[in-house]
Amino acid sequence: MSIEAYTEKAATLIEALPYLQSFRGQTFLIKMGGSAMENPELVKKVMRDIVFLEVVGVNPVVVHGGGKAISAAMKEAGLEAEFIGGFRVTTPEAIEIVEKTLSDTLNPGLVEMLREFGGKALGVPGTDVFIGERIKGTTDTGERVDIGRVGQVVGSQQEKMQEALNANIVPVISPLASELGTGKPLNVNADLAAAALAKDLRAAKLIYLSDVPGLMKDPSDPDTLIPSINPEQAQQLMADGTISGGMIPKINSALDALKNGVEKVHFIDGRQAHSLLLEIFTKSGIGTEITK
Ligand SMILES: Nc1ncnc2c1ncn2[C@@H]1O[C@H](COP(=O)(O)OP(=O)(O)O)[C@@H](O)[C@H]1O
Ligand SMILES: CC(=O)N[C@@H](CCC(=O)OP(=O)(O)O)C(=O)O
Repeated sequence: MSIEAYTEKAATLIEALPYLQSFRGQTFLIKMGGSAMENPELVKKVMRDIVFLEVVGVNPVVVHGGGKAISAAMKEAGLEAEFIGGFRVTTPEAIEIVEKTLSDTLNPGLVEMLREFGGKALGVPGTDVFIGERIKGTTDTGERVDIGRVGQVVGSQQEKMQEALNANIVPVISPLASELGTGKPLNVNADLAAAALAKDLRAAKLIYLSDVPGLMKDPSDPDTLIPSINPEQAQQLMADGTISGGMIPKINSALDALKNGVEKVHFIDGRQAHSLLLEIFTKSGIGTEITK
């Protein structure tokens, strides 16, 4: 390798230095979307980046989704996936499949990958962390309807997580909650669960990893990526329909998190190798950031 190439490598590390210094000891809440969990080889790369974060002194906390895998498991069981207002209609049969897919497959898969790269990780069922209350769904016509065992987070129990964080162990949490009063499991949208925990932990960053480069003016055109916006601009993009579908709960929860102690929210492509490190440790970043 030429001396120029070596110098370039050193420059990359030096560019990261101020970030490494300022992020040491901070909590980053990383939401790993089900859309970015389809290809295990790509997921492994994200998990390696998370191990890197942990090694340089950041406290990463992972909340994962799994919408696509849950829908596939439901289909296999002969059930059709139905969503109302972005929430899965979760019948008694469906909650069993949701729990099984999250707890038996997706959560242990991520934990294993983190361990494979030398990271210390602990799988934590969301029911051990989140306290939830049942919510209704809102149809396109504005009608409020029963959507089964779906909840919103109303509180969190942090002992298990704090214990893990104190021991430099990365908690990997599934999007389930224990119903207040009954203790029964509730299905929670993972974007909302991640934001609720980011607020409770006063995380410095909330990072959404999904299957798009970031927030875009035209979701079908990566060249229209928006590198940075403020909450007012994000509201405007929701009002004019630029932001739709699965991006709506992310933006709403991002804005709520920013109002409640989280310093920055990032939207990045979980399928792009090292997008996490590039977003965090470079000046320009690679996805979209929302700052107050
Ligand atoms: N303005 C936008 N910019 C980027 N993505 C958008 C936008 N509006 C809607 N989306 C959609 O949001 C999706 C991500 O949400 P979702 O499918 O729920 O992912 P995840 O499983 O990661 O939570 C993208 O695949 C994209 O189709
Ligand atoms: C109530 C509700 O809709 N829960 C979600 C939980 C998983 C999730 O949110 O996964 P993604 O992040 O991959 O979308 C679901 O059942 O699909």
